[in-house]
Amino acid sequence: MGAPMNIMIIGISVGVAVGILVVSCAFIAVRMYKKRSQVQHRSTDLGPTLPIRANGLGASIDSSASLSYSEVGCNSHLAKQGPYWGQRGIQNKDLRASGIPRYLYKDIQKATHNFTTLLGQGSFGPVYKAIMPTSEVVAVKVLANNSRQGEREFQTEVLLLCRLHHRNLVNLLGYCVDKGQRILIYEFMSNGSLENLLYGDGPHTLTWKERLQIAHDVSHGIEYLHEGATPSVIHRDLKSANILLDKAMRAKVADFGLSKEDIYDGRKSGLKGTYGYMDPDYMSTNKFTKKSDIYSFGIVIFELITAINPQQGLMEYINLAVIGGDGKADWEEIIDKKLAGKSNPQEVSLLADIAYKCLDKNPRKRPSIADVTIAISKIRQQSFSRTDTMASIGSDSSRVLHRIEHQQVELTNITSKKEFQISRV
Ligand SMILES: Nc1ncnc2c1ncn2[C@@H]1O[C@H](COP(=O)(O)OP(=O)(O)OP(=O)(O)O)[C@@H](O)[C@H]1O
Repeated sequence: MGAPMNIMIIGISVGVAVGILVVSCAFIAVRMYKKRSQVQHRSTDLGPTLPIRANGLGASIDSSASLSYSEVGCNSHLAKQGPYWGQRGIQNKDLRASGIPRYLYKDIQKATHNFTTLLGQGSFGPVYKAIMPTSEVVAVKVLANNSRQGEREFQTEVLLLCRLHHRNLVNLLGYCVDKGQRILIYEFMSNGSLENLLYGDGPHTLTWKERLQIAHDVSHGIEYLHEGATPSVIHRDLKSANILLDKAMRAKVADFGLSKEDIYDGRKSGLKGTYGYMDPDYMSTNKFTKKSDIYSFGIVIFELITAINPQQGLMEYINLAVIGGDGKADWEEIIDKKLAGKSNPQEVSLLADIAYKCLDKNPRKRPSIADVTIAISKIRQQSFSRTDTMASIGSDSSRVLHRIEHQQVELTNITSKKEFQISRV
């Protein structure tokens, strides 16, 4: 009798304990839920908390500037704030939300020594070097006032760039809409464009390793545009002039997000892009896809290998190398003379094979940018580790030589000591 009674008492106690536990858990959960919804409610009252990118340039930011959502809106939730739009406080929030500082015209004027530091002239207008009050050097692109599509391009670019950030893209640091001018402020790329490095008369000859690194960097930049950004971005004008190099010779893709005039071969065509880089499939169908960018990238890789300008018969040379080879393309035939004897033929051949796949007439047969990146990474890794091995072999052998030299010196010392002792005896 005692034992069943005990079991019953234990059962009841356990039941009560479990009940209390369940009720307490439910109570705590309800309280937490209430608290959380209160916090959420409060934070919506205060407006969304948004990351604010530091200005860093030191020039005055035009905080009173009014940007309507239709002008610059990088966060979709801003659209929901429609009724508040146009109020002064919200405009500041929007500026912060876009993350891009806005500058006054007088700041840019001062930083460019009254626009006297011209770097070059693009189809959108002149580009100047500017030194901001913090001593930071930047590039300032002033959109031409007579540019028919200037306003639209400006809006497109600011809108796009404020959400695109990658180490292999030329990042936008700020902008200016003031005194009837539209200006974009970019990070400064001190080694200029790949086009200039390949075809200009500067003293620097790109080494094979630098070219591999550039192909690798550009591939990463495009991969971010095609597969990292949401929604994805098609560049539409990839070319060596739009690949810029920083002081460490690292490459970044520039001029993405721009809508260009429909000029082809000097004539108006309804096509966007640059002669020599344009996907033939796009030219016949008028349909631009990511694979059209892949085609242009294939051309850029061949420029790196051959230093032949696509506007001066590069494609003919490529075809000759394909026909000339015995079943396999003879890329050595068209390699840049400056690389002769200074590059690994196997690596050149592997890179050219990838580039050639990018030029396939059928866009569906072209690789995706992710595949291109993987393939280039493998060649680069192989090339860089080979150099490391050579360097370590070099340093090992110099260490051995040094040790031999040291031992010889020791031996000479011992011998001369012995000779001295013998002569004394
Ligand atoms: N961020 C930058 N840093 C340094 N130089 C730059 C920068 N952006 C552009 N440049 C230089 O300014 C010049 C004009 O550049 P821009 O991008 O306007 O035109 P482009 O690419 O040469 O031609 P297009 O507009 O027809 O594509 C080029 O010589 C380029 O090297």
